[in-house]
Order: sequence, then C-alpha cells, then structure tokens
Amino acid sequence: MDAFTFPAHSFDPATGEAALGYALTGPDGELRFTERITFPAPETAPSAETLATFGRVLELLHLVAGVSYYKAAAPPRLVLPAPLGEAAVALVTAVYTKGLAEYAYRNDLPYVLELAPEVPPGRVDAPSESDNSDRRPLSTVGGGKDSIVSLEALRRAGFDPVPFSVNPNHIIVSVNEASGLTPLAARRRLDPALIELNAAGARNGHIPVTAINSLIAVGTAVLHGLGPVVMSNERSASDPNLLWHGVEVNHQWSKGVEAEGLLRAALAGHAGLVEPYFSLLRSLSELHIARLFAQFTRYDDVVTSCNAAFKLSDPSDRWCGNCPKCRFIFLALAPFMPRARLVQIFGADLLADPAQAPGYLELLGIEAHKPFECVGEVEESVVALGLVAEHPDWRDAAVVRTLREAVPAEGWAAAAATDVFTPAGPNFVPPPYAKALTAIS
Ligand SMILES: CC(=O)N[C@H]1[C@@H](OP(=O)(O)OP(=O)(O)OC[C@H]2O[C@@H](n3ccc(=O)[nH]c3=O)[C@H](O)[C@@H]2O)O[C@H](CO)[C@@H](O)[C@@H]1O[C@H](C)C(=O)N[C@@H](C)C(=O)N[C@@H](CCC(=O)O)C(=O)O
Ligand SMILES: Nc1ncnc2c1ncn2[C@@H]1O[C@H](COP(=O)(O)OP(=O)(O)OP(=O)(O)O)[C@@H](O)[C@H]1O
Repeated sequence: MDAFTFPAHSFDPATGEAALGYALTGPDGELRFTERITFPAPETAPSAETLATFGRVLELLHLVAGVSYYKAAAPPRLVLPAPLGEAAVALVTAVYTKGLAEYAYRNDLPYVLELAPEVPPGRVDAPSESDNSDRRPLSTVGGGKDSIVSLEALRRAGFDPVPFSVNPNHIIVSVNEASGLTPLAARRRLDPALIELNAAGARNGHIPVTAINSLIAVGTAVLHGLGPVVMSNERSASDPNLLWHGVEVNHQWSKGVEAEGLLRAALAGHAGLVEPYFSLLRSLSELHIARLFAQFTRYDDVVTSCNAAFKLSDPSDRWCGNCPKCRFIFLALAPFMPRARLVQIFGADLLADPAQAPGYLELLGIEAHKPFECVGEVEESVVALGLVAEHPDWRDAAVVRTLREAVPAEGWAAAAATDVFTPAGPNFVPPPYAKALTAIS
C-alpha cells in the first residue's frame, strides 16, 4: 500500500450515527474501511448552528480516528481529503507521528516518525465561535481511579458533572452507578475488516486512543449543549518511555500535555470552540492522585484501572493482577489505605507475591525501560516504595523487603529530590475550575 486516504464521512442526526470512511490504496488495489460512531441523542433536536459546530468536530475526528486503519499497512503517504487550517494540520501530523511512535518503534518503521500529511490547497472558512464554558462539564469515565477523582472533585466544587464514556463496559457502568450520576455514552464500532486483517497478519500496534475518545467526548458535549470536556490525564503521562532515532516514544502520548494543547488549538481554530477540553489532574503525579482516591470508598467494589479489562474480546473481569499497570497502581495505593482494603479491591496481594518482584524492578527503573503502559514515573514508584517500607501494614511484605534492598542509593536520592505531592508543570485548567482540586485536597 502506498497511500492512506479519507474518502468520505457522514452524520445522520436522526440516528446519531457517524460513518467515517478510510482507504488504503496501492498498485494492487484498495482496502476500504468504515468506522461507525453513534452519539447519544440529545433531548431536543440540535440547532443548525450546533450541527455546524458538531460537523467541524466530526471532521477532526474523521482525520484522527484514521490511525487505527493507517497502522494496518503504514503507507508513506497520508493524503487528507480537504484543505485544513494550521492548528488542525499540526494536530493530525502529531497524532500520526508522535501518537504512533510506539507502533513505529515496535514495528521498526522510522519513517512513520516523519510522516507529513498531504493537504489539498485552498482556504478553510472560519468557524463561528461557540462558547459553552459556563455549562455543565462532561467528565470522561474510564473505570479507573483517575476519572473517579475528577468526578468527585467536580461534584464537591458544585459543577454537577455529566459522566461520559465511549463503549462503556460493565466496569464503567458500575462506576457510574456507584457515582449516582446519570451518564451519557457513545458507541464506537471499528470496521470488522480491521480485525480480520489483524488475524491475517497485518501490521498492528499501539494507537493514541485518548485522542479519539476525546474528540468523541467533545462532539457529544457540543450536541448536548454541555460545557468543557474534563479529562483526568496526569502529569506523568507527558513523560516518554524512551528515545528512538532522536524522537521521544511515549506510550501515553495522547494523554500528555502536548496533545492536550494541540487538541485545544485545533478545536478552537477549526470548530470555533472557546473552552472545549482540559485535564483537571494535569499538574498532579499518579501518586498524588492515588492519595486523593483513597478518601473515596464507595467505588472499592468496582474501580478497575487494568487495561486487560477493557479489551474488545476476552477481557478480564477486573484487575488481571499481573501487568505493569496493576503492579504500579497497587504500589501507588498501598501507602494510603489499609492492607485489607487494598487486597479486597484487587482480589490479590501483589506485594506478598515474590513472582511480582521482577515486574516491580522495571517500574523502579532497575531493569529495562519504563514499561509501555499507563504507569507513573520511576521516582513515583521509588517514593511509594519508601512509604510502604515504613508502613506497619506493608514493611514486612515479601516484595517490599526484596525491593527495598534492590534500589540503589542514587535511586533513593533521585526520589527524595522529587516532590511528587506538589502540583507542577503546565496545565490548561480554566480559572473557574481551579477550585475543584482544592475541594478534595
Ligand atoms: C485494551 C488494550 O490494551 N488494547 C490494546 C491491545 O489490543 P488487543 O488486540 O489486545 O485487544 P483489543 O483492545 O480488543 O483490540 C483489538 C484490535 O483492535 C484494534 N484497535 C482497537 C482499538 C482501537 O481504538 N483501534 C484499533 O485499531 C487493534 O488492532 C487491536 O489489536 O493491543 C493493541 C495493539 O497493540 C492496541 O492497539 C490496543 O490498544 C487499544 C487501542 C486501547 O484501548 N488501549 C488503551 C487501553 C491504552 O493503551 N491506553 C493508553 C493511553 C494511550 C493514549 O495515548 O491514548 C494508556 O492507558 O496508557
Ligand atoms: N472508554 C472511555 N471513554 C471515554 N473516556 C475514557 C475512556 N477510557 C478512558 N477514558 C478517559 O481517558 C483518560 C485516560 O484514561 P485512563 O485509563 O488513564 O484513566 P482512568 O480510567 O480514569 O484511571 P486509571 O489511570 O486509574 O486507569 C481519562 O480521562 C479517562 O476518563
């Protein structure tokens, strides 16, 4: 295949269904795909103005959601369907290069890091401005601790958030039930042909899924006349896993602050949205969020952060108990809750199981690079280890004893020099929302 194109997209306001068309083309023919997204129907039919703004968001979503199909062949040409403004081109370029950097690294396709979209010449009409920043926020729910912290912070600060998820599974449904809030949901269906191609051995790998979920959330907020989309992406999501060909490879790129800035700029420039999207937890470390989460007990029976529970086929019921994310979150929560509570949440005691020690050595930066997973920084793991090593519930746990000996003096020193509980770094939290974090601190 030598080119990836975007033949067409459409939206039916009567059903809420958007159809996003893609094609991989080459000398031997063409492979066509259609992804379908069903947006939740608003109670009253949207105005023509709202539909026009929504249409602009959908144009961005069409371009961004193409990564799933592009990656099946990774052709050298990315051919956009229509002229596009600077901010939107910057977003699309970054999504297909930085967002696919882990995929490029694992498949050894360095040219993907330099992909430049071909943009047809022409002017794009300026969008009309739309400012819904004072309306109820749409707060995304992924089933894990971070979005629960945001939901509770918003609620405590009086923002009356609307929970929102794409393809909510039983975990997300249970988290929403535990919150007592009435959620909205969108359905996203990948083209089954992609799964068939995967089974036939097509190229595969990680994609920047948060960028896709974010645009579906923004489209939903626009259709429903709601305010900003509130994400729960933390500070450490911006940190790369490794450098390759001089480029940062970050598994969590589309959760990072650079992606957040690009998305906001593209939504302003292309769709005229004034305050569309921000991450409430951006300045916090994972460990800090874990400490905040520990104060809420009503989600204990349902909260699940493990990615294995969110696979489309054959998902685990809750925590798999044997992946980097499970290990990291167990360690991050351990200093802040009684051992019995944490073991009940996970259904296992990871720090009592010597088989978990090698995985923890990776998280502590002692072996290999930071895993390609949604885990905190090495310093956060070392700080958490230091805290549990002093904690009467945990200090004698087998894995804690092993790890305490394994961390070198420089590791402890580096962790001591990092204040993981002081908010830091750039963020886009609008001033009225700043009080939401102080409300739960
Ligand atoms: C749940 C998971 O981790 N999935 C990744 C896994 O996919 P797998 O084959 O094991 O199962 P499925 O998720 O059921 O996917 C089946 C195939 O479908 C394709 N696909 C899926 C979703 C999508 O949005 N686009 C797709 O093309 C893909 O070909 C799947 O094979 O391995 C895949 C290959 O490495 C990953 O692409 C799957 O990742 C999902 C897109 C996913 O939702 N992952 C999130 C849990 C995730 O990685 N989140 C990151 C945030 C990253 C970001 O920048 O947004 C995180 O939590 O750190
Ligand atoms: N299915 C989904 N629909 C909409 N938003 C989602 C979905 N899954 C995750 N998100 C959002 O994407 C962001 C990153 O997800 P992530 O999995 O890191 O967060 P989480 O589930 O809240 O917490 P944890 O880090 O503990 O898993 C969060 O803002 C989350 O709400």
